[in-house]
Amino acid sequence: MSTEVVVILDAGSQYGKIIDRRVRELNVFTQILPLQTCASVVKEIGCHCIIISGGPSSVHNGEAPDFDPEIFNLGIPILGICYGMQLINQTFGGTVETKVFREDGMFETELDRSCPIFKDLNQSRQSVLLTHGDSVHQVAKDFSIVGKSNGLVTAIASNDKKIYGVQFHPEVDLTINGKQILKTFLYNISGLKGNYTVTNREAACIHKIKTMVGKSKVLVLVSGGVDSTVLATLCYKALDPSQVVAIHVDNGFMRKNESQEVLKALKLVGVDVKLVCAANNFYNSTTTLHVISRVLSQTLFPEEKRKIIGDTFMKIVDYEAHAIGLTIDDCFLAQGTLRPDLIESASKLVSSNADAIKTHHNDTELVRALRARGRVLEPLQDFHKDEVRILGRQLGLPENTLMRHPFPGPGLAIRVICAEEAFLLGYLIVIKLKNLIIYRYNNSMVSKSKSGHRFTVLLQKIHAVITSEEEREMLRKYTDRFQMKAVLLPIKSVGVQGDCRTYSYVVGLSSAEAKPDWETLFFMAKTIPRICHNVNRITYIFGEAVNDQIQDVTPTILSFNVLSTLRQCDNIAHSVLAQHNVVNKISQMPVVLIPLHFDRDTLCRGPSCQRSVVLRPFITNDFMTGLAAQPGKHIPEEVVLEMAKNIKSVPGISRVLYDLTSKPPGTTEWE
Ligand SMILES: Nc1ncnc2c1ncn2[C@@H]1O[C@H](COP(=O)(O)OP(=O)(O)OP(=O)(O)O)[C@@H](O)[C@H]1O
Ligand SMILES: O=c1[nH]c(=O)c2[nH+]cn([C@@H]3O[C@H](COP(=O)(O)O)[C@@H](O)[C@H]3O)c2[nH]1
Ligand SMILES: NC(=O)CC[C@H](N)C(=O)O
Ligand SMILES: [Mg+2]
Repeated sequence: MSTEVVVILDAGSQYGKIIDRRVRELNVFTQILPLQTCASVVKEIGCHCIIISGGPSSVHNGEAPDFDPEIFNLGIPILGICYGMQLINQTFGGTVETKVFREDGMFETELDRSCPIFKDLNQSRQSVLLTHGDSVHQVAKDFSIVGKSNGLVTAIASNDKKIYGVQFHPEVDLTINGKQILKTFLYNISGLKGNYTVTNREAACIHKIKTMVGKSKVLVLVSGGVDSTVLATLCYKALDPSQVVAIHVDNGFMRKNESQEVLKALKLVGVDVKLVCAANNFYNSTTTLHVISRVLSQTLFPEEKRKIIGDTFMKIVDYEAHAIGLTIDDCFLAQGTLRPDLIESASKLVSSNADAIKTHHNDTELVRALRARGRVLEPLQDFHKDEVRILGRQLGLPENTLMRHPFPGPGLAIRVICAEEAFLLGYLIVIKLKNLIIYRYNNSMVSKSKSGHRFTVLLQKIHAVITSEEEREMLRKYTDRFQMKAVLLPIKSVGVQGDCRTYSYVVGLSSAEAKPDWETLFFMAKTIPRICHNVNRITYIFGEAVNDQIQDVTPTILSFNVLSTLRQCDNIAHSVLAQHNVVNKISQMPVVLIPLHFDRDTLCRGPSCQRSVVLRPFITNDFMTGLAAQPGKHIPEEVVLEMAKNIKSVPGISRVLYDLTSKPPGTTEWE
């Protein structure tokens, strides 16, 4: 029987590889091709159906990637996801518009189960991941609406043409029954049988290492995390041990006692590592962006930090190669690079249309140049984190290594929000927030409102977003039951919305009430970014209500005292997790230092000299999407309160905050 093939046309989605994974897990072979691929090429492959991915572009403006409309005349079933659905609707004569609000996160939608693609679902109401700013406005002729949420079209279908579109992302974990929808599309609609088995990925990795390295030496960069530990173990398995030179770099941004613990753990799994102490190299390093950058320890911006760190790793490797009498051209560099590292860096290795969300240190221009010269070995580049753990288990690595929380290569350097001045351009957002929260959103307020026209206009803006009576009732209920204040924090964070990078506003919610109402806070964390588009992060500020808008920041760079303060807070937080044995209940917990000094007397205008700490416990499988851990649901509330209390006692810490943001619209890290 010939291998069945699904072609995935990649419009630059963050989740293109996840579509690939889901289809292969459903025993169907895949080929990911650029959206621009000609229909004749697709036809030549003999594919049985097509999936068009999401993407960062807008179908209705000039920068959208080209595509060949002939793909719609191949007579094979097609499923369009998000951008893919918008493209289908527009191609068949419908319209797509950028709406007044965004949806980024998990939402409920009603799906028509009489439609063949939804017929295997257990119920019509489904929790799905939506992340878009454009929506179907006029549905194309010959298509029917088969899904709706908040007044928006979430699915369209032409049963005759066997062409379907979904605004949500069935490929990701945050769409609860997404895999069922894909299975129905593959088996029932496209008539596939599922004759593909996922090849033995360990054997494929071993083969790749042997073929590339031959008898040369390979410098394996090991961080102590699961990816590079699995990589090192594979190298030892594939090669003669004398060929393998494992290097762990202490870049000066490690957690407390990190490098010592890493060397001990690696030795236990048979990886003999050379420790390179390179803190000063990193602190004083620069790189060439458009101009020579500042030295790293003075750098403010996330992308600059990342690029300097990535390039410095490469310079260290080059030095270490020379130290053993080699040049980078007669040995190989091995990294535990994963798919998320590459897609978020918009590497052309994995997508021709993706937006750069953040440059991962192991995929900078310098790394790409070495890769282009064939000097970089990355056998895990098609893996996601959970798949690496499965392979690591097969290799017999201990659970504590496999389940170790990821720690990013740039380390604490991307967990200090550096700043010299406040970022405060968003007064309109503040007004919307006040309208939404401080005036206790409530229709009855409109009739009694003393604010008159302005208040009514803003309330209309909210009603343009919160369209269903059910949702308005929920908003009334939540804003009535927990009195909140909202301030715009004068800093920015990196997020991902509609497959695009965002670097924008953070909101701080607080309350005079003694106990945080987490259900209300998490509801607001989902609602606020829908109304205030350029808010990509929502936090809760422990302690007294914060009534005053902070207008300044504590000047912050990657100085020794800043790093040691963060290192101490990070250690306190993770020690509490360990003491309560809840480390494995969450996937990762970035602890972030922000340059904000709360609780200063506005009259005497005391200088901003303290900083605050954000706790970001996160739940995910593949780190492409995920949820903030909810206290009392994913993590005991008393553990969170204990972390906040213990960190608050660290000298120089003004407040402790809790990150309530899912991915999207936020990302796991703040930078
Ligand atoms: N301190 C370090 N020393 C040597 N190599 C490193 C270091 N930090 C990162 N790397 C390299 O960069 C790659 C990506 O870094 P990353 O922080 O993701 O670590 P990891 O090994 O992938 O594990 P994890 O993601 O679970 O922390 C690693 O696989 C490793 O090859
Ligand atoms: O090796 C790395 N180099 C990097 O530059 C980097 N940036 C983020 N991360 C880790 O990647 C995962 C996803 O993080 P984000 O949701 O913030 O993109 C999370 O596990 C992050 O900790 C990095 N790992
Ligand atoms: N996730 C996506 O495919 C987003 C599609 C488009 N960029 C939008 O924002 O609507
Ligand atoms: Mg990694």
